[in-house]
Amino acid sequence: MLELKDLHGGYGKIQILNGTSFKIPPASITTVIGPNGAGKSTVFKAVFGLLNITSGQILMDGQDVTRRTPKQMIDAGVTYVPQGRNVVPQLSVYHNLELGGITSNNQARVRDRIEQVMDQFPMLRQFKDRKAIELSGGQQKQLEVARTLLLDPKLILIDEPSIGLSPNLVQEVFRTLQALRDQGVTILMVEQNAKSALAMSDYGLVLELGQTRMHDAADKLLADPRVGHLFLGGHIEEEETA
Ligand SMILES: Nc1ncnc2c1ncn2[C@@H]1O[C@H](COP(=O)(O)OP(=O)(O)OP(=O)(O)O)[C@@H](O)[C@H]1O
Repeated sequence: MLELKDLHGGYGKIQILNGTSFKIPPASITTVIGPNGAGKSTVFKAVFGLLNITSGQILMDGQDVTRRTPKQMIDAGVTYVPQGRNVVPQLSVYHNLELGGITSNNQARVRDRIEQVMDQFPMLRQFKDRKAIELSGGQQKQLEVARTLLLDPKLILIDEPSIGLSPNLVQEVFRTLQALRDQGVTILMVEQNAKSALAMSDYGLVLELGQTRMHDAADKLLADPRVGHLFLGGHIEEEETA
């Protein structure tokens, strides 16, 4: 569904991606893990048209989408949920949902989708007139995910959804993502919370120094001692050369 082929790119002259390659199938959840600064968030920016790509290719369903703009990527069915809180705190839940569809040319469709999304997330309907800031952290993350659904994404890029959430709320957000996967949406996620993220994912991908070091079924990665080493702050390369 999404393929990166030997992607190089970075910020200005600083090269961060040094030949990132991977392929993810449709209707799956893939978690990207790796040390701080490995380039995980940068991969998302590259896919979403926010990075200076110097060489390599990004393919979606076999079509070349390298160097498209964010608007073009949204039109191609990609949405991006960045790290941190991205709701407008003083606006109501409903108004925050409306913002999700602001770029759409079909506002009637957006209004229908808001209703459908509120059916899917009854909590949002229950609290639709509350200010977003009055929701819990996990509920705000669900609002962000729900908001991206207004654009009917085929692929959701979600960066560290568990940050700042209690373990229960993390599980709630993960269940939401799994339900979307079951409906056919493809999810690529970056997570610091690697163990619990891999446990709910189909595939895992280890990124180091802007390159894919490992890519396998999530349960296989979880059981791999090299990944255990990574969880403790080590590097895959050290282990390989040790
Ligand atoms: N806007 C930017 N301008 C310049 N350099 C940047 C920018 N954003 C990130 N970087 C650099 O790119 C490198 C990779 O950053 P990135 O955020 O992709 O890492 P990451 O693997 O997601 O790390 P973390 O786990 O710490 O979030 C880092 O060295 C970082 O300093």
